Amino acid sequence: MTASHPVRPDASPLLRKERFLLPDGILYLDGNSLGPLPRHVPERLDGTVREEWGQSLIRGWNEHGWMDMPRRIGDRIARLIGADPGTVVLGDTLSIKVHQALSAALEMRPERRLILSDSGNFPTDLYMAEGLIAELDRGHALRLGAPEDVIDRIDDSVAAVMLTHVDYRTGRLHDMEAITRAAHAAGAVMIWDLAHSAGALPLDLAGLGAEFAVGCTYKYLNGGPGAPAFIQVRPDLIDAIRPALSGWLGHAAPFAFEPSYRPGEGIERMRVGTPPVLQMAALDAALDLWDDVDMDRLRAASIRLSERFISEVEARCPELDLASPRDPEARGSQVSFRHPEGYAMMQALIADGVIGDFRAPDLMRFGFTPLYLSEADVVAAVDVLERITRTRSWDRSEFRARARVT
Ligand SMILES: Cc1ncc(COP(=O)(O)O)c(C=O)c1O
Ligand SMILES: Nc1c(O)cccc1C(=O)C[C@H](N)C(=O)O
Repeated sequence: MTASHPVRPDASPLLRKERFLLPDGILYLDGNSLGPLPRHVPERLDGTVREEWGQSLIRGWNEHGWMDMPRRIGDRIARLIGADPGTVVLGDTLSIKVHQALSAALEMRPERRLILSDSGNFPTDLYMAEGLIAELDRGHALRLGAPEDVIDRIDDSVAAVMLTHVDYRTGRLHDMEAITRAAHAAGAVMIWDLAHSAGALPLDLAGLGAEFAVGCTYKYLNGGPGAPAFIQVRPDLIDAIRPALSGWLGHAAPFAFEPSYRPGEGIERMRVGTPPVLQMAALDAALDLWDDVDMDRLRAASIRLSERFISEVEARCPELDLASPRDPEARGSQVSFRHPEGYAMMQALIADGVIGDFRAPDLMRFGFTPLYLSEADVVAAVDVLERITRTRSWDRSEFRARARVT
């Protein structure tokens, strides 16, 4: 697409749009929710299906290293989140990984009863906490603060602080270092959900010292719908924690088929059951795109894109209000604008080939992903947004009808 407003030439070595299979005529600003398909993934997946599964059958577990995928791919993710090798394992959904981290955290602080989170956290994290509290039935409680003052609510009654680093609605960033320090000073365990951070900005989990981090791989990392989640555990704790979800593949000797559980050595103990080999294969292939990505440069490019987006939208669509922090250092890799008719506007945008998404009650959300979005794309997306808002083409019953789930 061509943009109507001047743009710098896209010389970014990070930009590799040709390596994605993006539909023609689409500007994709929703890679913060579901990353697009890397071009080489279908062929790799086809090989896994036809050659590995088709030909090797059950032998595939040994011949193709299927059983090691959760740990091996975990090491690839570790590099991207600044964690040590051997501290990350893949599997299950992020909701399950939240449960694992939280249950281990509560067991580490048996004398305390409070889980602290914030009211902007993604619902599943809060629901999983509620479910665990009910399951334990030992008088735990979930305390929610406003995102801005969660740090002031940390005290020595808190067992675990559980937060999502980048707010899924506004993109607001928590100060990871300050909050982790405060949690530790109060004797609490720190859990970070990196759903909107992994592949979006540089992280230094090894330096941070938080006990647990969890995240998903279907957003910025392009692992595909339903791609497995990850959990990272601080190295000194890995062999000390007790996995509450004590599945056989987290056992010390799964193929000894012992009648009683013994936790595996190392991060393997955070595995639960059979790895989803096809999803793992898709993710493994997708991660090839990340091998040479410098996360600091990625962050700089993401800020350039999102700053350009904000200044274009504010100049050309004055009826939209910025709902994300204005300071780029206080934002993740997404930007939200507020409008009472944001839902209909987003449907009109999507109908015109610009895909973002909507979060109730009034947020239009856009993700910035420098591997396949250029500054020209961002300006072209605003061209469409400007036309839609100027002509009020969104003001139609088909766009107002709330039929979509994402
Ligand atoms: C912060 C956060 N946690 C968890 C999830 C979802 O977890 P799951 O992969 O289990 O659906 C999402 C998004 O879906 C999210 O944004
Ligand atoms: N995980 C999702 C899904 O299975 C279907 C639709 C959307 C999602 C999402 O990832 C939502 C996302 N976490 C959000 O930030 O809103």
